[in-house]
Amino acid sequence: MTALSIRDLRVRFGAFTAVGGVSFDAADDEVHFLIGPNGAGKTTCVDAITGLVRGSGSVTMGGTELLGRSVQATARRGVGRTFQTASVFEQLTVVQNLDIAAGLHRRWPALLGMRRSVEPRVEQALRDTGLTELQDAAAGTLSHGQKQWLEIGMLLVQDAQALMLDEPVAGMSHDERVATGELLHRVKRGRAVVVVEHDMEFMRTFASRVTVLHQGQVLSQGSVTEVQEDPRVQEVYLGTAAQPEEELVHA
Ligand SMILES: Nc1ncnc2c1ncn2[C@@H]1O[C@H](COP(=O)(O)OP(=O)(O)OP(=O)(O)O)[C@@H](O)[C@H]1O
Repeated sequence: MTALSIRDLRVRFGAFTAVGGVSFDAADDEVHFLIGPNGAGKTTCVDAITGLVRGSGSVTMGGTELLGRSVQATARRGVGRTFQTASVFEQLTVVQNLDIAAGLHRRWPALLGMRRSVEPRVEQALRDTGLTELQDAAAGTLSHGQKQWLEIGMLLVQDAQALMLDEPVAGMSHDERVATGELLHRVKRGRAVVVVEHDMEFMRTFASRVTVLHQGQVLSQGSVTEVQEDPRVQEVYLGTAAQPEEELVHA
């Protein structure tokens, strides 16, 4: 089922068109990658979808128009977003971060002391993100990768139906990348997951579908194999269509 439908999305910064009519569908149960060279308009698309910048066109989820709403209103409609730098409360524990994201406004003495019980949705998010063992650790002591997973968990407890993740594996170790890919495939059940990413090996391993942007336009869309074999994609990444597809993986 199509969760998020983007049609003719356009974003201008003054006279400059950063996104010039982008359309794609992000379906439930899929990890949809948005790739493209620097400046292609990937982050601007996500910014427009999540209400951070003004765009024209249409972004619908479950038939409801999202474009024109504030960041908060878009989030309330179920579109969650992470940034490259995780924004967790470093002094609080993992479970306290999740409690706050879930809107479980515990009184501060309780929040600062030991928790009494864990809400089912918080427990589920701990399981999905693999952070159960670390639930009482201060978020500030987590690795870069674990902080990203906590941030994804914070979207899960908010019941986000579409997750927009901006370069989630940047700066991660190989093992953390693999764990993140597996995490995305766990959390995609019943949700659309959209990933902006430069890491081609990560994309190739974990993408259900791929949209390639170039200069604010959709250059190619399809499965990993389809976009890798598309000569226009090879041209943009390699400057020539004559290179073997395998090189795209290492671009
Ligand atoms: N606030 C802004 N004002 C003016 N131009 C902007 C603004 N934000 C982005 N741009 C420009 O819009 C274009 C698209 O930028 P965007 O960050 O969306 O690309 P991207 O594909 O995410 O690139 P990268 O992979 O390097 O992050 C770029 O040319 C960028 O310089």
